[in-house]
Amino acid sequence: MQLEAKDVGFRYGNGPWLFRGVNVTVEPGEIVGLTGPSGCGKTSFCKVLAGYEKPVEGSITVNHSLLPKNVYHPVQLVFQHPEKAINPRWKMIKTLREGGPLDQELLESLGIEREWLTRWPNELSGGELQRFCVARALGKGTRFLIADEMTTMLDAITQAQIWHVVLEMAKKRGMGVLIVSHEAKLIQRLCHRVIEFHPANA
Ligand SMILES: Nc1ncnc2c1ncn2[C@@H]1O[C@H](COP(=O)(O)OP(=O)(O)OP(=O)(O)O)[C@@H](O)[C@H]1O
Repeated sequence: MQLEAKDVGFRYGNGPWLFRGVNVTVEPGEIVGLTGPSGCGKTSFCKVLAGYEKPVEGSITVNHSLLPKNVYHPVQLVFQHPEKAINPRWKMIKTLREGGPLDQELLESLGIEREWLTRWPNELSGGELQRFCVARALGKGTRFLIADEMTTMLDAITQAQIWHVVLEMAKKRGMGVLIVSHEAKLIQRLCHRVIEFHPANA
């Protein structure tokens, strides 16, 4: 099962092209880095990959098929800011269940405490919330994880804990991972290969 972006171009409405002709593949179990200057469209590309936005040109396929609608999306995205990715009116357990049945082992490995499940999002720190977003994204149906500056706001120990869990899962399940980060050292340490994202010349 391969994730493939083929000749993908994207712009918001009638605005300028952010990128065109982008070709990226991620194989099962592969860890790929994506870097590029600020504002060149990396986050927008991640949204296209994960189905939040439709490509204006080209296609995104998983296993050579277009991505399904109204089913669990096999490409899951974790953003930099967890508070933008969760419903403030839902208790944490409900947010977590969006990813499927709870996986106690996964919650423990991410350091999520039982007592946090019944809290509201505004009763948790940013780092605690991000652990929930990672846990939700690692539901059983996830085949590819897109990590967009996923651990940028976390301390070094929490970063290491989260990446350990993600990389173990990538190995165990054959989950492909795309890591978007400005941290060259992180990318070098974790990725099998790195793609430089160039601004559109359109
Ligand atoms: N919903 C939107 N509507 C219109 N323009 C947008 C929208 N979201 C982002 N943009 C614009 O698209 C451009 C690319 O933004 P994007 O967040 O994809 O870049 P990025 O490479 O991820 O940046 P950074 O590295 O700073 O996070 C920016 O100029 C931004 O202002």
